[in-house]
Amino acid sequence: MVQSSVLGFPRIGAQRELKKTTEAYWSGKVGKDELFKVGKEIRATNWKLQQAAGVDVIASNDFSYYDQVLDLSLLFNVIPDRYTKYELEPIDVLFAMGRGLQRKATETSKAVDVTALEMVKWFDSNYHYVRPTFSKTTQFKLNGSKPVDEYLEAKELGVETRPVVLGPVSYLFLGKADKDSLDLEPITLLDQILPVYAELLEKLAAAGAKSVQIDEPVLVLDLPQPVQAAFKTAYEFFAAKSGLPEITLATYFGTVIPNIEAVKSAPVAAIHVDLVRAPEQLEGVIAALKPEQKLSVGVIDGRNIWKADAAAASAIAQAAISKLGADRVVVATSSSLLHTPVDLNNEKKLSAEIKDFFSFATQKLDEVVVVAKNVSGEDVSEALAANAASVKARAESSITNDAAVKQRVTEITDKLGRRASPFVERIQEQEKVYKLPLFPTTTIGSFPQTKDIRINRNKFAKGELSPEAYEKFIESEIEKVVRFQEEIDLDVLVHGEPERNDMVQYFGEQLKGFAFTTNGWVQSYGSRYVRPPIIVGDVSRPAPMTVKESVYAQSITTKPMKGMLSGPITILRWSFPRVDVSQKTQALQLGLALRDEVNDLEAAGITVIQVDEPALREGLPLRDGAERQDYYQWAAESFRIATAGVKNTTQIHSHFCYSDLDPNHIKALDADVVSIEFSKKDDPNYIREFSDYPNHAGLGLFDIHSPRIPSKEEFIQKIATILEVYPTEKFWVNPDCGLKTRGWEETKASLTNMVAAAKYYREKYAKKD
Ligand code: MET
Ligand SMILES: [Zn+2]
Repeated sequence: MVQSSVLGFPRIGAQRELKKTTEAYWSGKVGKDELFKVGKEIRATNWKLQQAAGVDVIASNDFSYYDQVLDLSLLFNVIPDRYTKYELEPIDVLFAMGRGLQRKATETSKAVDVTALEMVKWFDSNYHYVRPTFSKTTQFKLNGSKPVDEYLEAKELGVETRPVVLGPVSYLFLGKADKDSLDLEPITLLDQILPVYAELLEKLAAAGAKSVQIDEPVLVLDLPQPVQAAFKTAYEFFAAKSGLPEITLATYFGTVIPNIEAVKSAPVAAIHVDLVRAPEQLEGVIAALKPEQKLSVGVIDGRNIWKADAAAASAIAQAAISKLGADRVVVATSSSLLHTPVDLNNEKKLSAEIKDFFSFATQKLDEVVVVAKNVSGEDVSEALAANAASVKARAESSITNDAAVKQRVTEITDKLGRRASPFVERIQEQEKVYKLPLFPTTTIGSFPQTKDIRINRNKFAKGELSPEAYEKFIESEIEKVVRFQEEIDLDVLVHGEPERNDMVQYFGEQLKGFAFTTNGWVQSYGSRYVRPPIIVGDVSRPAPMTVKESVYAQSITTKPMKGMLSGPITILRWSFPRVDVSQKTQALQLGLALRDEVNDLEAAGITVIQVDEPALREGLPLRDGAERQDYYQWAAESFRIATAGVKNTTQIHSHFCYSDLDPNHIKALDADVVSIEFSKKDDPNYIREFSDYPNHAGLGLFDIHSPRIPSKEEFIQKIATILEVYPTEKFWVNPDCGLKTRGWEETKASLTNMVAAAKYYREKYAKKD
């Protein structure tokens, strides 16, 4: 009997229970007990669901109140000193590291003021993890028992689980050195961290766990030699201990072949590979297995929502079985299902035709089980026939094809993606038009999405508010934001994006070729979830999407108003893309659709236009090579197609955040001004890299994920650090990212202080000349 296995299940709850309760906890509306109770309920529901679906290997410790990597930092005591001095409860240390904490003193507790750790993209996904931050004083020790507790919790419910934990090599490699220890290479901490991992594994074994899933996703990256060598050290260390649970070494999101020696050197019971993303690795991985090792074949996509082709998935599993035998093969999801929405059955508005294309996490459980049964020789013919019919219907559907869009893509020329003049000329013309001061100030686009905004948007969606009344409401919100920005004297204004539920969904809903869900939430970071639209067909823009709001905003101020758009790569990456045409084709179609919008904005008098590309870096293929070069080319081309149709005096901005971006990733976009999340990077080398960036740039000066308010002096200090290496004439002043998740109070205070700091420098440099 071939076993079925699920590497992890979404932890947000079918009705976003986790978000509701964590946010209530943060705002003091509910206590720890309630938070823990909801967490426990979600875990129980998920385990039971998988058990009922007949999944053989079910993960535990895939749950997290914020982020699973952060959980590990707390568990291993990788907690920078600044978080420990307040005597906070562990859960509050966790949240403080994840999102910062600023709290006034009360009778029973001291004042707290601490920034969050850096948050970065998890591989090429839109999930973000909190980066482990090591210093020379880091003392690894077991600081809790979450994986053990959750294993026992499941057991008590009658569910035997396989605890999952991020492996030591990945954990170290994905971390970084703290400011005080910049010459520290995290991987050199391996010998110190291994005994603590072993202790955890021993405790899991003592609790009864027969096997564990240790994730080493960095095996799909280009690894420096010491990191490759670390696998042998780490897994031999575990193998030398007796009585530990069996280890399944899991990789995902790519091929392990370039690191196959590292895989081979690990004496583990089983290897898991992602055969959705990299089916070509199967043969090489099989050849590398030792006779007693099992192979977990990831054939059900953990990253996308298309119904699996059960016959094709079975064929892959069958290929493995024919070489290894049925008892050495496990049929699995390609990765954790964290990246997919919870349950398609919650979708009431999708047409039956479209709904039949999809499979969310809950449905994927059945897919894994059906494939495992199929290759075990069980009769699942009914399920297979239904699946084959769905797959065929999708391939033949008229929803996917639009001849006019296809034609337009073939007509793309080089010229279409080139602005009339080079940047050096454009910027001179722009300076004459906008006459901005030194250290111009701006924001990234969104302002607080208040409860009021959400209520009104929902009412409008339900038809309880007329379009006219809703438009009035949005205009009043825009006016509020504009007046506020004028009041604090920002230079380039935004309208605040109150009409947008999400920066990608909003566009997806207005573009042709998209389907969208009502409950298809996926965790992006912490309590922030997104509802990715689904690209189901050729993409075009039937009508202007943002012109009305921008024009209104510009009409009530004399300051420049930025038009705000999400870029082609970001829309592509933060949607579930099609799998029947290339991502390049989808990006070019989006570029053309956005070009229509950019040109319409310009024609309507909006001449500063920001096209956000926060997902640009995340789309970069994980390994160096031809595919990556190709991506640079088409990603930049689709952005330029969107933005190059404007006059020299129209200033194109772009924005990037929460990724390991370097200027080389964005030069070819040729935006006039870029803003980049920076406040937690704290790395002078990073600033240095940006000093050579030819166009203008603002390195983000404060963390928008944290309610904490930096003082004017803090801003002055931050700017001073940047100015040590960064030239004044290219310097923009802005936050890390949009302010939609913040409250008004902290937004006002932070921006006021930021503008004050910009003015301080304006004066300082004005006096100099
Ligand atoms: C994740 S990037 C966000 C950019 C967008 N314009 C905003 O301010 O919300
Ligand atoms: Zn951003």
